[in-house]
Amino acid sequence: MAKFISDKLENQDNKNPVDKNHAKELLLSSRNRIDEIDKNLIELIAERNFLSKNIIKSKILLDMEIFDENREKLIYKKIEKLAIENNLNTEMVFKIITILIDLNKSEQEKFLGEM
Ligand SMILES: O=C(O)C(=O)C[C@]1(C(=O)O)C=C[C@@H](O)C=C1
Repeated sequence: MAKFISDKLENQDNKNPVDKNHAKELLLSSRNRIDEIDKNLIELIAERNFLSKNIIKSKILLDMEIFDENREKLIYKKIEKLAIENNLNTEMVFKIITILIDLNKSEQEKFLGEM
């Protein structure tokens, strides 16, 4: 049993097209799968973002700042481990996570401004 998704994908999905027709089919099916993945990613980003409302409401009651250095350090540590396990470029993945965290923080700021 493959331990990581990257190992599993390497065994199952690494196809070598043998002729032009096969190459065209493979390009099309890969692009279709990318479209599905992008849709899933957007839905997950929206869900992550939506949680900012619960977080800011809790932080107001708990008298906490929007920026939480320790939590962010922990997130980057976990993400680094996951990136390495999945053979992903850690620096690139960090950039994505930074954008997601910035998005969440700006949503929290927006909510605070509307109160
Ligand atoms: O966990 C929190 O306290 C959040 O506000 C969420 C979040 C994040 O996007 O993951 C955003 C800002 C904080 O600095 C840390 C983490």
